[in-house]
Amino acid sequence: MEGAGDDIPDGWTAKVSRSSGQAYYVNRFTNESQWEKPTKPAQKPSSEKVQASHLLVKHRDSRRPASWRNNNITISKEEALEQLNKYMVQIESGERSFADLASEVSDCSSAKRCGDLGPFGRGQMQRPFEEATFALKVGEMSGVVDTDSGVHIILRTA
Ligand SMILES: O=C(N[C@H](Cc1nc2ccccc2[nH]1)C(=O)O)c1cc2ccccc2s1
Repeated sequence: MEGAGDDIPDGWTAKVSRSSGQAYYVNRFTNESQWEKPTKPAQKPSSEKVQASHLLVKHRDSRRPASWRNNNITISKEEALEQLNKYMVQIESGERSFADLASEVSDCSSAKRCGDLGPFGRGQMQRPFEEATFALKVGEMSGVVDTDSGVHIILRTA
């Protein structure tokens, strides 16, 4: 008779719930538990780090519609996108540098560091921002990236 502990993939521990008597499984790397019997080995979270700078334009639906440059942001998301597209053209044409423009207009406090966020790993930044950054090559600039904070362009720097 197959029990909870029989042939479970590497990296998982089988336990039995004291309250329900049901078997459950704990990922030894993340300590996350699940009811479903795992079918593949638990993955060690990647420790890969990236570094990026970004230029953020907040709008009235942003999670915190305020910033160092504007204590009450009321522009619509459409207006924010128009501004961001204008900035992208200025950077891509060479008219402005990313660092210079982010310092001047980004609604993130990282504007004080030319938009630099420092190194970060997976699980630290809002998911759309993380996925976009990890998908960039070093030196590459993203298109528009949408998060709860507003709309961003990202420059991967390491
Ligand atoms: O979350 C921050 N700032 C928020 C805006 C914001 N939201 C973000 C979402 C993803 C990545 C960067 C983001 N910056 C704010 O100022 O309202 C951070 C500021 C700084 C400054 C230096 C280094 C990291 C960070 S992360």
